[in-house]
Amino acid sequence: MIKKVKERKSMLVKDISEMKSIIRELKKEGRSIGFVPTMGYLHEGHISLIRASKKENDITVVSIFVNPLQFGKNEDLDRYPRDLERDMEICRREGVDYLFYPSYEDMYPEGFSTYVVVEGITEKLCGAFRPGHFKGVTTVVTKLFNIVKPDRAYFGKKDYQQFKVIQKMVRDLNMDVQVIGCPIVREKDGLAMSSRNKYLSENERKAALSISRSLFEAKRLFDQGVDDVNRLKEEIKRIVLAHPEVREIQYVEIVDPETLESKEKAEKGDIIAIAVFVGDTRLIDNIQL
Ligand SMILES: Nc1ncnc2c1ncn2[C@@H]1O[C@H](COP(=O)(O)OP(=O)(O)OP(=O)(O)O)[C@@H](O)[C@H]1O
Ligand SMILES: CC(C)(CO)[C@@H](O)C(=O)[O-]
Ligand code: BAL
Repeated sequence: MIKKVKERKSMLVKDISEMKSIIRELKKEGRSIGFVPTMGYLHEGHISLIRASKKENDITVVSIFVNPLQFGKNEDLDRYPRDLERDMEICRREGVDYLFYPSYEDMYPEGFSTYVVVEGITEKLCGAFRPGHFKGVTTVVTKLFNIVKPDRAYFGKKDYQQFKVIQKMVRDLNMDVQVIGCPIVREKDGLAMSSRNKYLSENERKAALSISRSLFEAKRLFDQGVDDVNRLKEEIKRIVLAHPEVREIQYVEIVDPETLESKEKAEKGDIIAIAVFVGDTRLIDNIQL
């Protein structure tokens, strides 16, 4: 019979050493640990990861940490949406066992100077436009894995490149965790859920819808036999750029699902990945052919 972990007043754990000692106790009791790393401001996308973890593990740990290391100088670190009370309520409702909420000072104490870098697949797509971004992601995820020691970790395929980068890091460094990719959760009208959707004005929200619409249309064309990458990309650009609120398509690429190398002829299983500035808000989305 598995013993219960000591009753705690709250599921919120701020201290790294406390989180580690809880994990040590859980491991001693033989419990499996599912982990959902996030930057908070939780939505249905995050909730789908939590539910997947709850199904497959004895204990589910969610982390909320807006990681400065993965934001560029001119990016939205300061205005990134935060609401711990609301996030705690969602975690409580979803039956999350521990919400790990470390401080910046604890994660990056003075003198911190060790980084984890995955080469190659981090240099394409988002990596080409957000220098240092994936170094920040892989470094913080390694730290979080070392603290939480999960059996399984859940990532959304909305951030498809991030999911593949983490998978590669875990494989390359023999980390003892299974990385699980979960499907993209969309609003009823098709917009991929993202904490950054909060930034959008009403008109920008309408314009943002063209991103998923363009991907669905490209998939429809592909299913009808169009495999010319330029033709598919042109169609996507036409649909998205029809909206004056769209400032820029940063990239649209059709890539191999494993290597993320760009393709000339689209094939079943390839990923169409896109990053778009709607006003000042950078949104990403993708679809698998
Ligand atoms: N719509 C979604 N469907 C499935 N997973 C998602 C979705 N949105 C985010 N996730 C996943 O949730 C995890 C935490 O992501 P994060 O907290 O950055 O949320 P986000 O909504 O992607 O925020 P951002 O606006 O920064 O892109 C990541 O693994 C991410 O892929
Ligand atoms: C994985 C992650 C929590 C690392 O900061 C972040 O990149 C995110 O929320 O996708
Ligand atoms: N979900 C990806 C985190 C980021 O944009 O920094």
